[in-house]
Amino acid sequence: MAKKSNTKQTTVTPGFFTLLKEFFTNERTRFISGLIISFVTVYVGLSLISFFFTGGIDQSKIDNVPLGDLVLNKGSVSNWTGVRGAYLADLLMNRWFGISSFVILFFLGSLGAKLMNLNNVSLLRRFIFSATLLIWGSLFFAFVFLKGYEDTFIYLGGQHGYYLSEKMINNIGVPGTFLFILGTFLIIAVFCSKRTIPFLQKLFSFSWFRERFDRKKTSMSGTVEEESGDLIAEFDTEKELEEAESQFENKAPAEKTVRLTYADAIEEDSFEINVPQGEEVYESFAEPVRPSEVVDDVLFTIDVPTGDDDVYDGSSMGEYDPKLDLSQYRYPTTDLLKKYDVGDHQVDMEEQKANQTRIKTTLENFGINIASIKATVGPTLTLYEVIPEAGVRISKIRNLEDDIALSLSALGIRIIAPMPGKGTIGIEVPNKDPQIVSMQSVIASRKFQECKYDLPVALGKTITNEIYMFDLCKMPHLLVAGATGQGKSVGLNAIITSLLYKKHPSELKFVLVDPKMVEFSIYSEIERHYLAKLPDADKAIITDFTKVIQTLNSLCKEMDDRYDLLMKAHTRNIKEYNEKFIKRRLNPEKGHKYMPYIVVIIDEFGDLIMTAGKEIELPIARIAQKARAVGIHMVIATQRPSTNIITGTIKANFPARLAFRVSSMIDSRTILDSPGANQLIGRGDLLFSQGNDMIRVQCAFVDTPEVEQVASFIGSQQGYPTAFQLPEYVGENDGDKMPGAVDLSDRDPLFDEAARLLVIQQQGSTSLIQRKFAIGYNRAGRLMDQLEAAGIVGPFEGSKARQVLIQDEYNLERLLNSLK
Ligand SMILES: Nc1ncnc2c1ncn2[C@@H]1O[C@H](COP(=O)(O)OP(=O)(O)OP(=O)(O)O)[C@@H](O)[C@H]1O
Repeated sequence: MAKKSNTKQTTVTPGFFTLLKEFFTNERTRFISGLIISFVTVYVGLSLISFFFTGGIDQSKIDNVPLGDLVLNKGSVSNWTGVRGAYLADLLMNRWFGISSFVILFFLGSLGAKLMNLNNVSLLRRFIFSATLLIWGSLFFAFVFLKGYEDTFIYLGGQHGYYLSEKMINNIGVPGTFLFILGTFLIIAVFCSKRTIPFLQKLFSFSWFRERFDRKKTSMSGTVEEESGDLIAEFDTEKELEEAESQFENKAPAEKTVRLTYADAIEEDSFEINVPQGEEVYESFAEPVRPSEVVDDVLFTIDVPTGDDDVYDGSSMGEYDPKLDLSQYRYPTTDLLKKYDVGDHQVDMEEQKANQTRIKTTLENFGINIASIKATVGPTLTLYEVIPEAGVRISKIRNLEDDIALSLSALGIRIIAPMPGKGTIGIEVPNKDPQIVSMQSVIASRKFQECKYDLPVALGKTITNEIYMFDLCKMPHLLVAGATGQGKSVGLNAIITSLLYKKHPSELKFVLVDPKMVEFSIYSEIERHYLAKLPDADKAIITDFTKVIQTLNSLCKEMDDRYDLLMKAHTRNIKEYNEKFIKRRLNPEKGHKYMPYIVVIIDEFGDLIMTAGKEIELPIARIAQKARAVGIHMVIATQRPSTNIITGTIKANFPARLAFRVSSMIDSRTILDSPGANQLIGRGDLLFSQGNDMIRVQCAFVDTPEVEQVASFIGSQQGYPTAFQLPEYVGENDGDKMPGAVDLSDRDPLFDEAARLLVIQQQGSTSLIQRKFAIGYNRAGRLMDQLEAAGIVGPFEGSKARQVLIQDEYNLERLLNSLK
């Protein structure tokens, strides 16, 4: 029998250094420090500016006087910032770095702003940049203003600069120092801007000079030819032409060219002069013309079309920051959540011993002898791991489940025989005094805070008191089921809350469907931050059936649109796409945009299926099958886990299942494909299955007032002007205002896409449109009528497909443009 030492849990009081670290990382401390640094920066700035006007007068009072004496003498200096300011300005300007001391202010300003969360710059980079510029600037100014600096009250390079510059001149002479300063300047510029290298390459290759020269040459002959063209256009008769020629000869210096052009002109009736204008050619082509390509005065250029997305490179603008619009956004803090933990949770040794004895005697009564028994005490359950003596059949123990439950007089006993990965048999027994696992303890845990998942969900704690987390991105969709009152709503709130604590509003949007109308109403406050809705919807939280259907179809459209963008960007999933977009490798003018993850949460999904059937099931299945790569994830919850609700299609597409307590083993099988959920103890006790593994977790508890606090913390901050707009969805029965009449000004949103599809496939088939866009027959038929009215397809031909009247995409695009 395993001996258990008295495992009194102790609470660890945070040490001095932890408190100190907490103090300095605390947002308030950072803000106040930032504010102080900003004010100091302004003060130093004023002192430096004042120095230009008052430095001369103050010089005699400050020079060689210790600061202490100066302070006693206060009031006698003219600097606007008093004795200390005058002293500081003198120190920075004259004794240290001269005029480039202003760079220090630039760094201090950046530091202050960063601490106050006003910008997000890299301080290390700013520091290296500022320090380099400070030293270089001081040397530069000292070198430039070297002569007679001692006679002025202001040393523009500071003593540091003058010392350095004199030393360098002694060693490498004036030209050497000049080259050093220029060289270091260019190196700094190369590090600061990506355009420096191409600029320098152009400069050093003297191509600018040749270009100018060539342009000048071209424009000279251009002017001449242009003038000749005009003249010829104006004077038709030969006589007039002769007159013109004589006029022209007087004007034109480049005789030979002109005469040739003239001869050509007279021979051909219609005369056109194409004058290549140097500058225009240079600008309108992606690549400048290299001198080697100018052969015999014929300008030969290669046009590289920039239409392909791959070619776009906006990296010179720096990285795109999706959080910039809400750069001031503050993530919710953990103090908004309640601490339920009672502190030092004491293991009830008596209970443990009694349970062990009972398990042992019950098993012995049935002829099963035990070699050892070990207990692991979780927040709500204790796991007893039993090793039976050799020769005992496992199925025998499994069959005794009810008898052991009876002898322990406890509900919710679950026997795991054998424990996967361990050579033991597990018996889970609920504790008499279950602990609440607070959302606060889970969110504040290091594991959650440091986790790098894309969509992290902190579900609760396992039997071994470990935080259990998963990445919703990897699931990729989740089915939640459980009888009423067993903790489903709390579970959904825990999922939403975890995501709110980790994701910025620009990175995540929720679509919340709440037929009960009460569960998600608390989230209405975060509509402009985190919610997505249809363009014409009043509220983002969807409570009525028709809107659910529209929203799901709209999500299908969003999914298709995202796939299109992914395809154009040659990326495989949303992560790669967003990375490419952030690096500005995708052109926003071509429709590319940063894609937030979309998490669709549907509560009481059973009610929806019962009411709307396939209309709901099909879009859900479509999204579940395809949407993972484009960052759309679904969590659907039901309290009726029957087969007509959790259908085969739904089950096949939701590999991750979360089961709270259900009333029967059949329900448990419907959700998890195995029994177990019927033996849970309720109040957030759940089984989480991800394909083959199954784990028992105590769901974190988050109460409505806590969620309200988090929502109002977010809601009180600046948000986007509106909720995230989902694409417009035209329903199957919408839009049929006048049967038979086709109004091309009111085209279906899929019109252009459908036209392209038919022209590419050269097949005028309604069912092709239906299949490709997953729309009903009515809508596809209406689209076909519109395509016919626009002259893209021919008339209806019975069972045969319609004829496609446009042969290629080029003509189609022209037609589509003309319809706009
Ligand atoms: N994780 C948990 N820890 C402790 N208690 C919990 C937990 N989850 C739920 N409970 C308790 O169970 C009650 C019911 O939970 P909840 O409202 O989530 O049930 P439900 O399954 O959503 O019910 P319904 O389907 O009727 O809405 C809560 O009020 C709370 O007292």
